[in-house]
Amino acid sequence: MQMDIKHSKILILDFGSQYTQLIARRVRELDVYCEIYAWDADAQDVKAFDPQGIILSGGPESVHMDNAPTLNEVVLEMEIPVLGICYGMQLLNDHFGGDVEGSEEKEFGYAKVHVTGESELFAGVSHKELDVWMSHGDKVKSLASVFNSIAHTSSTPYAACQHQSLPVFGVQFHPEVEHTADGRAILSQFVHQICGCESLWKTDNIIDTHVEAIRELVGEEKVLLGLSGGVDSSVVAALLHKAIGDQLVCVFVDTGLLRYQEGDQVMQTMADKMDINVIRVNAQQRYYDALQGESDPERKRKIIGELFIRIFERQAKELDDIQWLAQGTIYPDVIESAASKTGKAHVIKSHHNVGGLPEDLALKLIEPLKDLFKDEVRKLGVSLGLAPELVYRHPFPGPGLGVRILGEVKAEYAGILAKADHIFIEELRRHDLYDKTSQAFAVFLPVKSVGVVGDARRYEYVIALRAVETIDFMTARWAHLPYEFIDLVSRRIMNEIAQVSRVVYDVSSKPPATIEWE
Ligand SMILES: Nc1ncnc2c1ncn2[C@@H]1O[C@H](COP(=O)(O)OP(=O)(O)OP(=O)(O)O)[C@@H](O)[C@H]1O
Ligand SMILES: O=c1[nH]c(=O)c2[nH+]cn([C@@H]3O[C@H](COP(=O)(O)O)[C@@H](O)[C@H]3O)c2[nH]1
Ligand SMILES: NC(=O)CC[C@H](N)C(=O)O
Ligand SMILES: [Mg+2]
Repeated sequence: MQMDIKHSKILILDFGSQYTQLIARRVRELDVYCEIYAWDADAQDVKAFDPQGIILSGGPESVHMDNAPTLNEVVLEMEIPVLGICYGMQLLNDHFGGDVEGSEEKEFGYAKVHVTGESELFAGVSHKELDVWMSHGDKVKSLASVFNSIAHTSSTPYAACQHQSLPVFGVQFHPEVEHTADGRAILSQFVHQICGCESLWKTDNIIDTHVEAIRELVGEEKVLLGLSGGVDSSVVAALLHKAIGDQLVCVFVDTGLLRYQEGDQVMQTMADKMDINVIRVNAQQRYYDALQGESDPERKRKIIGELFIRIFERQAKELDDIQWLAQGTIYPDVIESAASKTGKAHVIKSHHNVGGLPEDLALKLIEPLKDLFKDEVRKLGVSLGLAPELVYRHPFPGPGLGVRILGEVKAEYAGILAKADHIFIEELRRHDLYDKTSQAFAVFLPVKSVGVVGDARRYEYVIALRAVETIDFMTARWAHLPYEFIDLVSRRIMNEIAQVSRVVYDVSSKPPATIEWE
């Protein structure tokens, strides 16, 4: 019988905290499956998810503000353990009749917490003084009478609380952030001991479960995988290959919007390193034609996404009438396209493989990585034996240079951009900086600026360099690359590409910017 590795699971209700994703990753790191839903998720959906415990995230609002997010009634109805973090704790107090007020003393950053008395929540931590990280302006002024305080700081008697008769807890600090030294132990105590979740969400279990599920789903039928040569679809390729061997057919589309010489490289790698047969479809001109005159980023994504699907559909028909389409969609693609019950997320970008899918899709989808974060996908890749260079490759969005050429896409621009990008990446590798950045690329700005070369005037385009550090791509810091390095790349680009008169470096983090420019 197949083990249900999602049998033990936690639900995170999102109140809009910057750290909601981080809570989810921490729980997953404890080998327990979890998902994020919006704070006002439908009670039926919450019950159907059937979690063993609920974590209420922090959030930017104050509980007394008009229209502030409230406690979803289903949370207490389910009679399972609840942990409120920051706003979550304030909300629980407000709900049970305590007092939460704005405070003069805002606490951002380090704080020392003293644990008092015996509490199940802190049972996994042996010392009584905790180094924690706070981020709040409001505080619990009087604790609801159903709660006992289980920790205090010099500025608040209520840094954590526990319900007198129910397994309901609150912490004012953030156990999910790296700076809270015992954060993992506290979350583990909640997830494993208090909620009783088993550690089933492990790489090997995930692989075995997917392999079995895929076999059961497709039987003897063939599956067409859109293979980009990127991390996600390569991991899906390995997984499908393990599950159904020769029933897998991979299709790689050369969109004309790929990195420098990428088409040839992908074909080579797949043949040499993975022993997987790949069909290459040269569709450069079709993409340029379809994108002609279009400058809106969302519409560009939809055009590219739709064209991918049309190509897959045609290939599927030509090859034995295949019914299944596999894709390397991962959890952040789904969250960011707000295509789930997840979060209060606004649609930031319709990732081409999620929000960009046409409504009349004729194929049935298989997306085995849909619940996984990027770092989990990489772990799976390593376990499946993929080469490290492939697994740790920077991600490259499916729409490729199509969203890195701002505005209208033209073949000419793609050529210039691919060259500039290649110089940047080549130098990053040469200077041992590639693995120190999570994603790096060049962006083409279709504005002209004046330069002087030799004694002549140059009136040409601008290239922006973008490099970020991030673990999950949900938030990111711009990479503080050495000035000398940026200088070198900038000079190479302007010297070697006559159509570029200026190079700029992007110093925006995410949020408020996004990683890609479109
Ligand atoms: N050129 C392509 N040919 C075929 N399929 C593609 C191509 N580009 C993207 N796809 C499909 O779209 C999915 C999503 O693209 P995305 O770039 O997010 O993932 P990836 O390329 O597999 O991995 P990475 O994020 O590391 O680049 C891919 O997993 C793949 O199924
Ligand atoms: O397959 C993809 N299709 C898309 O439409 C898309 N848009 C952004 N990205 C990638 O997602 C990560 C986060 O990017 P943003 O901060 O720009 O949203 C980064 O890694 C981006 O490269 C995409 N990937
Ligand atoms: N991080 C949080 O959850 C903050 C909660 C609330 N907005 C406050 O400022 O106190
Ligand atoms: Mg990609």
